[in-house]
Amino acid sequence: MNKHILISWIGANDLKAVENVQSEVSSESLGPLASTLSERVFDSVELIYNYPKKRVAPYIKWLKARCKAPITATHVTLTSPTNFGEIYEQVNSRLDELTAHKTELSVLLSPGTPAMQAVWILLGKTRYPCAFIQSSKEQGVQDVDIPFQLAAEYIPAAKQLNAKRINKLADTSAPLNAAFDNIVTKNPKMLKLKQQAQILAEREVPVLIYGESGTGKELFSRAIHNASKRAKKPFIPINCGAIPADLVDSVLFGHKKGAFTGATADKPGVFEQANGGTLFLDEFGELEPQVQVRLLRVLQDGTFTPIGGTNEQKVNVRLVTATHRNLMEKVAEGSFREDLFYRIAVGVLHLPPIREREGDLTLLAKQLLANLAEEDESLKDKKISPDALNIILAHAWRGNVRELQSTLLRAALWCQGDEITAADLRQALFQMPENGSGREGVLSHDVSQGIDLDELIGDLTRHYVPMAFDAAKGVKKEAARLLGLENHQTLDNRMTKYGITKP
Ligand SMILES: Nc1ncnc2c1ncn2[C@@H]1O[C@H](COP(=O)(O)OP(=O)(O)OP(=O)(O)O)[C@@H](O)[C@H]1O
Repeated sequence: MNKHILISWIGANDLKAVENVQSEVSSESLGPLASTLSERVFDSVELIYNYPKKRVAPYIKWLKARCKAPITATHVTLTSPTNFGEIYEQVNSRLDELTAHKTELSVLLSPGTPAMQAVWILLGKTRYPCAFIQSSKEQGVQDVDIPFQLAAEYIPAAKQLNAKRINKLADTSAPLNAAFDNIVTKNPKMLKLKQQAQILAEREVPVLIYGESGTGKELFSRAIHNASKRAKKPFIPINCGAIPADLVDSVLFGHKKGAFTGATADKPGVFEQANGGTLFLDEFGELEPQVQVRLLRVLQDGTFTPIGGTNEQKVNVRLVTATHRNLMEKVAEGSFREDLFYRIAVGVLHLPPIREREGDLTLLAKQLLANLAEEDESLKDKKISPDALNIILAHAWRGNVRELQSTLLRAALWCQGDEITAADLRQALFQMPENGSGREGVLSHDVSQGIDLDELIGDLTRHYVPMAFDAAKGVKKEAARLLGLENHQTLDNRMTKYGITKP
């Protein structure tokens, strides 16, 4: 049989009880501790106190005389009886010692400060499971039912490295791992995100990256992998939104030969391929609820069974997920599992769209052009003209870095000399109606999902104003006329409103 131990602080009401008895003021209350020991039997009693030893000694003597079980009382020093950190350390080390042997623990909550009670509940509901008792003059000695499971229900959420905590950690200006070098930025928000990503990389926690298309979610994910202990193991990226619904299980978990028509050989899934390394699941918010259940299982115990297989496989995979959707909203509307959300959203990074990265456009454009030149010798002398750069600065870049990259590539390919001119760039931009910069894009939005009319008008204005200036050879009055505007002041107003600088 396990030894049944009662553990408690000695509180002011306990000491008062014996002091009152001695001064014959009142013998009404024994205090919570003595009351509990007079009603319940324990194999031993462990007490902790922070009052002066001299004051507590008579109480312990009195208590020992009233109680058959052996009593151990340990004096601890606290700078204050409400100092959570010190209380936690003391209680944690006492409980650690006591639970080294097989024991059944009961904690008497009543003596001590609210901080002491909070620490009992925290530790007793998580690391050192125990029973709770309370004792009061009015209610007598009672078992306390604390009907929630801290460990199961709250710890996954508490484990989240919330933005504030990551921010605090990222305030240290630790040098960045070279893995982050190819994320080009000088924007303070992005620089901070690189620091945060490095902190997450060093820890083995799952990371969730939010961001619009082309904001660098995969780039960050790779950098996190390369800066982690798993760098030498595989990095497997997969776009969940692009997998046909009937193939999702097979892609994720693999299949055995003959599992379905067309399964002519065993095929490993991405979890198996990423074993030991990192799996990057892009567009994670697109997965159906039944797939979410199966994913939860892999995340909980690292096991899965390939389709058509009979044996469970175990893998060790670090998960990085990404989405452009608001998963919290999906959780609230019931289309994304809350338990899965808390599993994947431990370290969370929000990548801003390029329009919010002040100072980055020029830097990125030059870097992206240099990258293109590395891949294609013939582009190595291409430069961006100041006029073309102005167009870059004025454009909305809805497709973010990816759109900038492909526009530059087209402009570089079409440009005749070494300088990419404003006309080259405009032509390159004009080729992309589907991104919202052209007529079809502007007219093809799903208004039932909500649109930003002013933003769309801004896109059109940013698109046509530089062209009008070009056609008008830089004469503002003429440009205004070509645009059908009343006069050059109206054009000025529009340019200010939509952040267009004079080309
Ligand atoms: N800060 C950056 N510095 C340099 N290159 C970048 C940066 N951000 C993105 N890129 C480049 O832009 C392209 C798109 O980035 P990436 O694929 O990481 O975006 P994404 O958010 O994963 O997009 P999607 O969700 O559409 O897949 C890549 O070629 C990437 O290398």
